Formats: sequence, C-alpha cells, structure tokens
Amino acid sequence: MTLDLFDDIDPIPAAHEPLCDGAMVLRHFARLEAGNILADVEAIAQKAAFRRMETPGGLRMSVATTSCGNVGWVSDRRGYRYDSIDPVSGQPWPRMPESFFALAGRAAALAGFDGFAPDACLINRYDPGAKLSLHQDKDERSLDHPIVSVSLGMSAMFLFGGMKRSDSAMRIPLMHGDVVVWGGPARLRYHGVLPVKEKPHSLTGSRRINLTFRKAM
Ligand SMILES: O=C(O)CCC(=O)C(=O)O
Ligand SMILES: [Fe+2]
Repeated sequence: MTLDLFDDIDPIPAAHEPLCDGAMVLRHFARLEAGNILADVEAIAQKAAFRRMETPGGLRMSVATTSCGNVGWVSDRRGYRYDSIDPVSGQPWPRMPESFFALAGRAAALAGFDGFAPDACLINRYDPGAKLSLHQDKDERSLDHPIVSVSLGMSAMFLFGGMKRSDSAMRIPLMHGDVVVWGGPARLRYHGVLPVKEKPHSLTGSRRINLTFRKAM
C-alpha cells in the first residue's frame, strides 16, 4: 500500500492556530469529510455550474464560482450581491446539504462563535494560476456572524491582512481539509489568495475548491 491511500483517512489531530483576535485556522478540520463534501460539490455544480463571473469593473474573475443555500453570491456589471436565483440557470440555488451546515456550525463554535447558521455557501474553484485579490467580505446584511472557509484539494497561500487594503498581510499556507474562521473584531479583515500553483491532489486533480459559509440575509 502506498502512503497515498492513507492520505485522506489518517485522523491527524486538529490543531488550532489563532491568527488574531477573532480569527483562527483549524488545521485538518474538514479532512475526514472531504470526499463527501467534494461529491456534494459535484452534485451542486450539475445544477448550478461553476462560472467565472464578471466584476462591476468589467473584468472576468480567474476563480470560477457557484453557490448553494437560500441565496448565492453574484457579481456582474451592476455590482456584488446575494440573490435567491442563479442568474445562469434561472432557478433557485441548490439546497445547502445538512452536512455542510453542521460542519460550518462546528467550526464556528470551536473558534468561539456559537449558533452560526449559514444561509449561503459560496463555492470557489481555482484552476492553476487563479487568484483572489485582497478584499473584504461585506455584502452580508449583518456583520455579526463569522465567515467559515473550508479548503480542499490543491493547497494555496492565503493572505490575511488588516482593516485597510494597504495593511501588510500574513501569508498562511492552506492545505486540504484546513478551515479558517474569522468574525467579531476580525470580520472585516482584508484577505485573498495568491495565484494557485499546480500540484495535483489525489481527490481534486489540478484544482483547489474552497467553500465559504456566510449568514447573508
Ligand atoms: O479561497 C479562499 O481561501 C478564500 C475565499 C474568499 O475569500 C471568498 O470567497 O470571499
Ligand atoms: Fe472573502
């Protein structure tokens, strides 16, 4: 047997790394569930395909996105917003699997945010070279709830900055199964992802999948 076979079932103890007041990395937290999450993501993408959205400024995002939940995150020439209808399919977004909801709630609680009840899950797909520029997550109606971010597949360098775009940013390597939670005093911290390098993963191939759970409405 090769080490690869054990790769995704080895119960590596979770390690919690505080980043700052209100933000924490939960290493390996989603690792055991990763295969199931990815299967659910595939089913969601059958109904609401990954697409590279246009920014209000008219640029095409390098990251391909879709959503599940009561509302999904949408970007176009009119701006950023949450919408209950997928503009591509014309249908409501696929339901958020119960297991997603539960995972996000457990991660948030571990980071000190009890009772997190996300109504939106934005799913990002990064092909090699895709990136996400520094930004704040601020399209949610209330900022009283944390963001829970689950990383799967290829690893990436996450940037976690300050309250101003120009503040220097920490560089945090995120691996398959790692979860980041930020809320409270850290809720509006700028963050982003450096261009993803190609290092194929056994479960996703040359892709990184990231899920961010939000209480949007
Ligand atoms: O891919 C990531 O790790 C971060 C995603 C993110 O910041 C977002 O979707 O708003
Ligand atoms: Fe974000």
